Amino acid sequence: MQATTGTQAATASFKNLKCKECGAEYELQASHVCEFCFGPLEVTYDYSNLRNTVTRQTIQAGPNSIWRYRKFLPVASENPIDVGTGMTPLVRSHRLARRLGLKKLYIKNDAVNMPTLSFKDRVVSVALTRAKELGFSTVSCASTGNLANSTAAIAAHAGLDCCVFIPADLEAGKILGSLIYSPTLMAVKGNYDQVNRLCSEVANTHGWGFVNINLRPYYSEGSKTLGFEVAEQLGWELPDHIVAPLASGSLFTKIYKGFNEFTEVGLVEGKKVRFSGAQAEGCSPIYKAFKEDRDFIEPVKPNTIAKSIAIGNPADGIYAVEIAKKTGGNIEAVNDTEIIEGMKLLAETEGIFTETAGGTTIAVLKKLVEAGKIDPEETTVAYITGNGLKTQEAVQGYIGEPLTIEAKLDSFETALERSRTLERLEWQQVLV
Ligand SMILES: Cc1ncc(COP(=O)(O)O)c(C=O)c1O
Ligand SMILES: N[C@@H](CCOP(=O)(O)O)C(=O)O
Repeated sequence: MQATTGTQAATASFKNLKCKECGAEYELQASHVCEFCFGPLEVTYDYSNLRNTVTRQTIQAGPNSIWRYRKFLPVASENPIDVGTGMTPLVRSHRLARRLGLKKLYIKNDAVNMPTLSFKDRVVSVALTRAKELGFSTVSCASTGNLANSTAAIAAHAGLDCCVFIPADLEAGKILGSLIYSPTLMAVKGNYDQVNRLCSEVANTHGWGFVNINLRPYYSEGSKTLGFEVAEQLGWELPDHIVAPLASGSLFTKIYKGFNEFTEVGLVEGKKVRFSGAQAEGCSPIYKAFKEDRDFIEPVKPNTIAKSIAIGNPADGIYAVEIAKKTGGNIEAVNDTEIIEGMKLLAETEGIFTETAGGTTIAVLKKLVEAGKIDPEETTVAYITGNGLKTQEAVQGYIGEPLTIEAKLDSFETALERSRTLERLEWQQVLV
């Protein structure tokens, strides 16, 4: 069941929905496309109200979750759904930074986000809070895995009915990571873009709240918190350069919006942050538009191990291209082998096990540094958006085997000596 507009608390600062293309304005309803030009709708805010009511101190006195930034988010409720999402570690990297030749590298680690170990917990916490305000009792999504996990988990917590759609060939960890919460899970024989098209039809025939379709303007705002947190964790300063993965491009554009909003209301000093994006070669329509200096995206058919970011027809792709260009950033793509090496590199140097999307980010970071496109002096933040335990298939066969031994000391000593000899031989091969 759905009401058309939500109530708005006196303290809320969000105003209306506005078309990003033609500027037409709409009420705060469940809708994502402009009736006049089919452009995407975005939430607007009263920044003068925010400037007068939000300070660094009021934020710091708030909860240790994304909801410390509630006034910058499109929810009216003073008691939003809070499952501890956000305020993930911003890790100062030393070993990876040294390997890459960077002086000030940070890892924003959403591989440990709550409750389902990806940045999607942010957007879903916002979307489901808004879904309740708008009167929906059933929530849904089209997903490449992580979004389904978050929607199923947070819907369970909030007592909402849930039906999620994924491509049938996803990793086992992503499928199990939804099923455990007992949603209706539709595994569609097709790729994400086909799943998304089906969901748009279902959204028209069922009165459900699809977090990334009719609730998309609210949902996508949750990613701004990845910008807010980095600014706060850097001591209320913006970084010089960020590198983030791109699928639909929404995450990238909302980190940008987050930095701009903090600047607009005076919480940080404004500066130009360079935005660089990472794609898998097997699904790189945004990278291609950037390289070919096009103002349109040519959809592709995905074929990559980085399934979470395998979106062939990205809704916000062209806005991501614009941001990379106007900030002096870049968009790069890496192949599946480089993605696996990126996952291993982050694990071996920083102790962070990321999924394939994070492997893509690290591999692109490395490529950009090697090409001289990231200055070693820049304060750089790499966004790690998901957890490696969900995409174990990607690294199987690339990370060695355990040494199986008898429960006897001499068995241990023999195995240890053999492994050290093997290590020496491998090093000799590297040196030849
Ligand atoms: C782990 C992970 N990282 C990054 C992304 C990319 O986000 P967006 O579609 O907003 O570009 C996704 C999903 O799309 C994801 O699941
Ligand atoms: N990658 C997402 C699916 C697409 O979400 P969107 O925000 O790009 O519409 C997932 O994790 O399922």
